[in-house]
Amino acid sequence: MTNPRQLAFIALREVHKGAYADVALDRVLQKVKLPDHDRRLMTELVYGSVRRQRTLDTLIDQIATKKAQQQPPDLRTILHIGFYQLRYQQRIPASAAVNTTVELAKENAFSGLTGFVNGLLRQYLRLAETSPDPLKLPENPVERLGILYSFPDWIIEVWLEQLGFEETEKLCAWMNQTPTIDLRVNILRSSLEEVESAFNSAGVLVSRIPHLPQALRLIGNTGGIQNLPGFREGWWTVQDSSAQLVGYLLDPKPGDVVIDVCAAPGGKTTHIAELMGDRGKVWACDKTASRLRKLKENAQRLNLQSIEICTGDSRNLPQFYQTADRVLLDAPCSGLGTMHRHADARWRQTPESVKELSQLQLSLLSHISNFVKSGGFLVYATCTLHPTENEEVISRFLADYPAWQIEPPTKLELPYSAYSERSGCLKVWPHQQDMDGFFMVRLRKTNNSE
Ligand SMILES: C[S@@+](CC[C@H](N)C(=O)[O-])C[C@H]1O[C@@H](n2cnc3c(N)ncnc32)[C@H](O)[C@@H]1O
Repeated sequence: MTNPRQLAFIALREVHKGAYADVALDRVLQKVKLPDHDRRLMTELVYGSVRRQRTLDTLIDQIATKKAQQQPPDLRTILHIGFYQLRYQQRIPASAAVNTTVELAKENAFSGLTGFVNGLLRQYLRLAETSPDPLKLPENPVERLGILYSFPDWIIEVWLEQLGFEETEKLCAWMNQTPTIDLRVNILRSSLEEVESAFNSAGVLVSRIPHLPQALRLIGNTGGIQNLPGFREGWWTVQDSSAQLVGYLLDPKPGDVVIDVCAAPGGKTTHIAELMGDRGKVWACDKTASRLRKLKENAQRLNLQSIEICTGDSRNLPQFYQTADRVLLDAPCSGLGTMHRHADARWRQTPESVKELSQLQLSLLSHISNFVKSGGFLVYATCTLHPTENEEVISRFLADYPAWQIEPPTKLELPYSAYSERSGCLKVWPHQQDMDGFFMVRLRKTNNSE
């Protein structure tokens, strides 16, 4: 079977039963051979319907007599696919969106409800002719943004508190975009110019990123990453620009001993080894063996020799006490800064999961701070934009461990001026910097501490 809408329906059905959107999508795609444009349409329908779930449910609530949650689950999924195309896929003619959705209903045991499906979608189109938006929005700013941009209220509240209405709206819109792909050039194997020129010759467009000396952003549809020039030769690796900032903030030197305590799949470990000229030792520790296998593959492809792997809970590594010049804790987090990359992340996290994560983060930080020698540095980073996992973890740590202090980036470290906060922490807001959301802070252990 090769109908991309039916395949999207099959994948979405799995997502609604609890599967991760990317896993469900891959599982279906592996079983079929689709032309590129059908594969793109299917991907768009799956990720789009998951991302826009709250908006699509609200449309069903407002137009049908029965609420979305009361519809049979498969019918709700079919309506999501139909409304998603009508509302967000302007290049698909409305008649095609309606007819194919009616077909989906027919093919999936809802032959008796094709009139209902047709009527609902056509009612949306009729409303769209007479009002700028058929979706009715409440006045309350939290629900208004939550319904319009399809986020749970609690995420909107966290952002409104930090940013106010206008900026939060920009951030919401940014998070609903298709993500871009950035590369980090391996300066030990190639150069920015060499990679740019190889890409130009292959007709692949890239742009540079201000202040980031190793970064290139892919422009447009480039096809499979592994087929791009220089991949096999280890000239570059995929890493978002904001994640590249973390390596510079850690600022490792050739010959250093560095411990990356949550290292897999190795985006930052390999950057650290590159910045050290592959001289010294980078310990890559992680509790997830399968992710560490990816790290090993990456390090081999990039031809880096200074990385050594260590599997297990990083809170239980007494052999590392007082041994490191620098330690990186790129902590497990709720990922609120990278929700554009994970369509279902906004529905998976909750205020409770954020609280649990913050306890794990503080516990990791307290343990691994022992790895740093006197006078050494530690960088704490997350890809979330929740103060409970960022500023609050740091202030609780500093209150418990007076030997530590924040070491703000120096004036010479140019890229940071744009992101630096008065506290010395760095926060990348995606809608302002056009890169993943990130939090990072450098901490120094003073010489007189034990
Ligand atoms: C944000 S990811 C790290 C990404 C990685 N630094 C990179 O740049 O590619 C967080 C990692 O923490 C690991 N992790 C979670 N709890 C851990 C623990 N107690 N000890 C070691 N690793 C842990 C997870 O397996 C996951 O790979």
